Amino acid sequence: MKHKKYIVGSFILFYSVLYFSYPYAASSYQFESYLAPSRMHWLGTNSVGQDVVALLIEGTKWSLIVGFVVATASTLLSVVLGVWSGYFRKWDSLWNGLANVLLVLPNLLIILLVIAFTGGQYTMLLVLMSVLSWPAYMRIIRAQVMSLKEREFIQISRQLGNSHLYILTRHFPAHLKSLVQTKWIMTFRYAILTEAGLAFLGLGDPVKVTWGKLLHDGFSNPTIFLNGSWTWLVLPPVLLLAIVTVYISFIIEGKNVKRTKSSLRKEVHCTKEAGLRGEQITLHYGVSKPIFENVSLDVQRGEIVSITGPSGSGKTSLARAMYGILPVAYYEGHGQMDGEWTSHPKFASAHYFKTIAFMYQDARAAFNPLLPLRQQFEELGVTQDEMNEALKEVQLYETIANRYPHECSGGMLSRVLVALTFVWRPHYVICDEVTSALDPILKKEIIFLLQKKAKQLNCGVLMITHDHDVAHAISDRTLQMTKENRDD
Ligand SMILES: Nc1ncnc2c1ncn2[C@@H]1O[C@H](COP(=O)(O)OP(=O)(O)OP(=O)(O)O)[C@@H](O)[C@H]1O
Repeated sequence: MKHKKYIVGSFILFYSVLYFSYPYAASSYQFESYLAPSRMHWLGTNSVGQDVVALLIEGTKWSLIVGFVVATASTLLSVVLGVWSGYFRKWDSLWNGLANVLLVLPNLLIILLVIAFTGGQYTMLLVLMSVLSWPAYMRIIRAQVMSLKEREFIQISRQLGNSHLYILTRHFPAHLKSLVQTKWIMTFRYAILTEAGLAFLGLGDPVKVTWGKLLHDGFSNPTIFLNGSWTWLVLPPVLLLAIVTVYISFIIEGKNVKRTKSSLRKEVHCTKEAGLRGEQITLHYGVSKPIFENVSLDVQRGEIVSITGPSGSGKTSLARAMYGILPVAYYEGHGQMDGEWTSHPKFASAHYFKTIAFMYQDARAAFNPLLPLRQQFEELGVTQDEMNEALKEVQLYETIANRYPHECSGGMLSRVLVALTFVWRPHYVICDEVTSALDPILKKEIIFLLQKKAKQLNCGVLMITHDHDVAHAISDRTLQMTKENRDD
């Protein structure tokens, strides 16, 4: 991210120096036509004797203003209307309906129609593009706000008597930030390219110099290809357009590229040892003082290993690192399963649920509340017979699969989660405090089920638990984590 700031900063600095110190103005026609690049005119002159660098300076200004103004206005409209519709639900059908209408209307046709009547004025174009480009992201933001509004932390904030303004400014921005950033960047690119396209076709504002207008002027005289002046009249605006729009694409893709690179870091040293292993794991979460250092452990098939320890000692993080779902930037060392690095990008699709599974603490949160349980099995590719068999093994009737999660008790859901976790007969299972929210009878039942399953399938189980009794009762080995490195 830092180098992106340097590139943008250097561009702004270079542009500002040129803007304020370049000796010629774009409006001056005092030179000879088609002068070749020289020390006096770095990129020569055009057909009417204007300095090309001066034109590019002016063109860059107006082209970037198009991008900046349209992106900002359109993003503001998307956010304000999206939040208004999604949070307050006031005039929702009006804004939503308007968005739907604008989404189906062909934007370019409307712009062309308006230009035909108004003559392609620069400000008119800014308004038009802003007004036509908000609907898609407004609907995405609206959906995100509607879902956030139902989350527990928002409900609690409301119950505490906080005002809507407080909730909207305190709780929502962090959740909407990446959407808003992407919307701004995408619209910036759309606006610059649309304006350039229109100006290139001669439909832009005739008195505003933009990159598109420079291209239009350059191409309007075919002799530029005979006298070679296309190299300084056409190439520079094309390059500027290409650099800015391609660079913006890199900004959008940047995060993914970074994640892939850091994931691949773990592929290099493979020891090919059997078992589910954590090797020399140091957890630091990007801060200098590690939460724990150089922890190694292994779980072999058929054994149950428990990790106990005080809250905050890093049990869950260790388990997540071993499973390969903790970002590798947060720890040193490796998670490994039968010789394969669990943090490798292809590990998840090859092994999750099939060879190794992770059972989460809260069964209710592990299921999608809007899908019946049957569909959540089907998502894994489980057949009807396999699902029925798995449910039978945890003493549940097949018909429970037709229910939604909210139609089941906590105990039922915990059993369904056991059924789902073991449905593909994995070789290893990591259970993260799976009994902590259960009453003693249910706890015993689930522990018994896990033990039975592990034995039946010769499965290695790594059990994270606060409960020493449970750990000692079912485990072949118990590891105790301490909290000596923590301040809290
Ligand atoms: N995403 C994160 N960024 C920074 N620090 C984190 C993050 N997640 C956890 N931590 C810190 O790492 C430490 C270990 O957390 P972890 O959840 O692994 O502990 P735990 O032993 O499983 O705790 P508990 O038993 O309460 O679930 C905690 O001090 C926590 O503050």
